Amino acid sequence: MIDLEAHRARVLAAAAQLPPVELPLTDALGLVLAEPIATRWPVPLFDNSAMDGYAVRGADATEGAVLRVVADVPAGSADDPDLGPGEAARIMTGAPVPSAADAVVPLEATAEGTEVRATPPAQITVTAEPKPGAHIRREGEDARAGTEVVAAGTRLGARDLSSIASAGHDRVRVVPAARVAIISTGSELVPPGATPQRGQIPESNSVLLAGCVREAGAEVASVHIVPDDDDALRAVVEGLDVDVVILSGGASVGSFDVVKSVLGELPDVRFDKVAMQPGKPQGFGTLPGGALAFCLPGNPVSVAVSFEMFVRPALLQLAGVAQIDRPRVTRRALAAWKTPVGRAQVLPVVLEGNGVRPSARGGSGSHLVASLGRAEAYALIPADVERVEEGDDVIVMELT
Ligand SMILES: Nc1nc2c(c(=O)[nH]1)N[C@H]1C(S)=C(S)[C@@H](COP(=O)(O)OP(=O)(O)OC[C@H]3O[C@@H](n4cnc5c(N)ncnc54)[C@H](O)[C@@H]3O)O[C@H]1N2
Ligand code: MOO
Repeated sequence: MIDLEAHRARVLAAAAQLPPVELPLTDALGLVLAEPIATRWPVPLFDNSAMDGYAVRGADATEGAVLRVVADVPAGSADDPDLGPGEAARIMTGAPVPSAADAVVPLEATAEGTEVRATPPAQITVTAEPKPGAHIRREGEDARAGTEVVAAGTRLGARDLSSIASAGHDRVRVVPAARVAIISTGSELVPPGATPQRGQIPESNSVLLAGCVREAGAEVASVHIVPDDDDALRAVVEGLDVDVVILSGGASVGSFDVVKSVLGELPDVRFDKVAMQPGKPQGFGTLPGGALAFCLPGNPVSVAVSFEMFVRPALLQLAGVAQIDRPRVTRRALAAWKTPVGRAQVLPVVLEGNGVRPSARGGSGSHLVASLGRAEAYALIPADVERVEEGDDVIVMELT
């Protein structure tokens, strides 16, 4: 038996970040930026109006002043009309402020008000004097030209993409998402909607894994359901062109454990007993083409837990994400439960206030798939603990 941390360390040592690629900005959501982005120009690009109103020379725009409207500057206009004493230009939000103006009087601060007009009035009466610079958004006040707006290593969210677009870039260098193949093995498996005959069960691991892979930001390249037949599995594995393969089932010591028999032949794949529950039988290694192969035990809760402890951190590391672990917090156990001696337990739990309780009534069985959907977190119980008592503090990894 090896311990959970040793297996995890072996996995992470093999999961090197994928080489960066250049992608259109619109395809980069959720990916990690490989090089910093600097703005090509100041943001805002030019002094512009924050309000629909009138650009004025502040000295003229005292309360009650009547100003002649000599120009009209909508957003997108390249005009820079000259303003003489007593003159104003109608201006819309986002339009460049004329060089001669030093304040904007909003429509609401004129006697003419907010009535919609196709053309500006000939003159306006100012009802509230603007402060110097009022309602002018200054060139470069958010970022000067050349300033870094998004740092390398950032996992790009929608707001980052908008900063990059405004900085004048439509392509970015990012670490691509890992492409993942999912293989479920087992002659007992039938499609989820089919009515199982005696001995058969609905296939759920590929559904679970595809969801977990996508939730981790990686790409599901293909899904294969393979019977317990060495040649069939070998043919599927040899036909893959992906970064990661996740297999489930057939990893133990049974007579039909195809994954162990087919991948166990490979020089760089190793099968271990890991001191954890669930998830004891684990295979991991590199396929001849370079893809990482995870051979997870078939029980659905074992698959979920193994994904969380080994596959997810590896997928995040491949994708260049710095923070590969979920936050861990201490919570109170609201019930007692047994834990296996000498194996770290990863128990699906539900959250209740500041406490947790096992999500399955049956406790920690790796086959308790119906209640897996209720789990909101995993309680991580060290190998030397034999029993969790009600009221004990436990370390919890929240899944949301
Ligand atoms: N003699 C021993 N038997 C077992 C040991 C052991 O140490 N000695 N370990 C047990 C543990 S722990 C686990 S975990 C399982 C792992 O077995 P396998 O990886 O070989 O998985 P299977 O036998 O193929 O399946 C186990 C279980 O899960 C169901 N299953 C499999 N695939 C799916 C799927 N895609 N969707 C839904 N359910 C699936 C399968 O029907 C079995 O019930 O071995 C123990 N045995
Ligand atoms: O390790 Mo198995 O996953 O206990 O059920």
